[in-house]
Amino acid sequence: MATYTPAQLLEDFSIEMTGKDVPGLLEAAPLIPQGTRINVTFLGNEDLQMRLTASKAVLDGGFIPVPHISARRLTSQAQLEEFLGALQAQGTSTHVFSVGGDPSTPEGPYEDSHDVIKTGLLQQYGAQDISIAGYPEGHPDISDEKLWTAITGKHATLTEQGTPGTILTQFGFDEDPVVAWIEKVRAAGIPYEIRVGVPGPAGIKRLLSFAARFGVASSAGIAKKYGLSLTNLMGTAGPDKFIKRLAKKLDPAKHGVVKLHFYTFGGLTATSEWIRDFKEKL
Ligand SMILES: NC(=O)C1=CN([C@@H]2O[C@H](COP(=O)(O)OP(=O)(O)OC[C@H]3O[C@@H](n4cnc5c(N)ncnc54)[C@H](O)[C@@H]3O)[C@@H](O)[C@H]2O)C=CC1
Ligand SMILES: Nc1nc(=O)c2c([nH]1)NC[C@@H]1CN(c3ccc(C(=O)N[C@@H](CCC(=O)O)C(=O)O)cc3)CN21
Repeated sequence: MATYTPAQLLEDFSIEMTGKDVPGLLEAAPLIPQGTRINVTFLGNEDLQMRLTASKAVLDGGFIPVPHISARRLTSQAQLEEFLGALQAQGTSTHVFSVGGDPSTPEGPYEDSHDVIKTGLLQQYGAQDISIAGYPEGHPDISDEKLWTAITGKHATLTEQGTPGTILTQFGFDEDPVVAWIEKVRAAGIPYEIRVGVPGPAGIKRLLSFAARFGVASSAGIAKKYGLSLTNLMGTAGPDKFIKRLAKKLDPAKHGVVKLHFYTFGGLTATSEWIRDFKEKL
């Protein structure tokens, strides 16, 4: 089979920042190709203004902002419309990531991201491309069956609405479940661009702590495969091996359009420098 090259997988990557990291964005901007999608998180410790300011800074830097909208964190329809209206007013509502959100009980009327998509409000406020989440290794609090119903349901609704979708996957350390999951998504007739979640370079301790927080598998075997040393927690690790192995196991004809999405646990600049250096070495 003709597989992806690492360079092809890396083309048009996307990258993530938190609402409060505008200084990090300004520092990293010269390293990031113009037109790159930069996602802006919707974490519990951010407020609406921070998310708006960050999205605007992304746009002003010559990039495509992809603000996250966390269904379970929304307290009302009015709050959703306030956020979308403000995003649209500053020109940052064309791409959004509609995600469930970690609160164990919804804080308002939306139980999940499908509920938000069903309102049609995202498009009413200018969304032209809607990203949804994917979980190649499952989710600690949500059954595989529920996750599957959710992704196929969102695909059906977006198709009815005539809106293109993108899938953004949870980060992981093992490429095999990712490849198997992509095959399952394609078999279900979902043609969306899939952006495989990859952690940027970061301290091993930090990577493992985020993995534990989000229920991402990091057993000794997987950690070793990735290049994480459980005996030397002081080190840092990047996704070199993961990306190279993933590319070799993906065939554009079979797996469709696959790109990378970088979670910047170690900071935007460190990740952007890492991507630049990795590309140069290819
Ligand atoms: N980049 C990010 O910020 C990412 C966040 N996530 C998190 O993954 C989870 C699922 O997101 P989606 O795929 O958009 O799910 P979704 O909104 O499509 O929901 C799928 C199903 O899981 C249930 N559910 C959703 N969140 C839950 C939670 N926190 N606890 C218990 N049940 C829950 C829903 O009721 C629904 O039945 C969320 O907790 C989300 O915040 C996942 C990946 C990336
Ligand atoms: N289930 C789930 N929920 C999430 O919220 C989530 C995922 N999965 N997968 C990965 C992304 C990336 N996420 C995050 C979350 C926090 C920071 C972060 O930098 N947090 C602090 C730094 C301090 C720390 O907690 O170490 C910050 O500055 O906001 C970055 C990315 C959230 N995401």
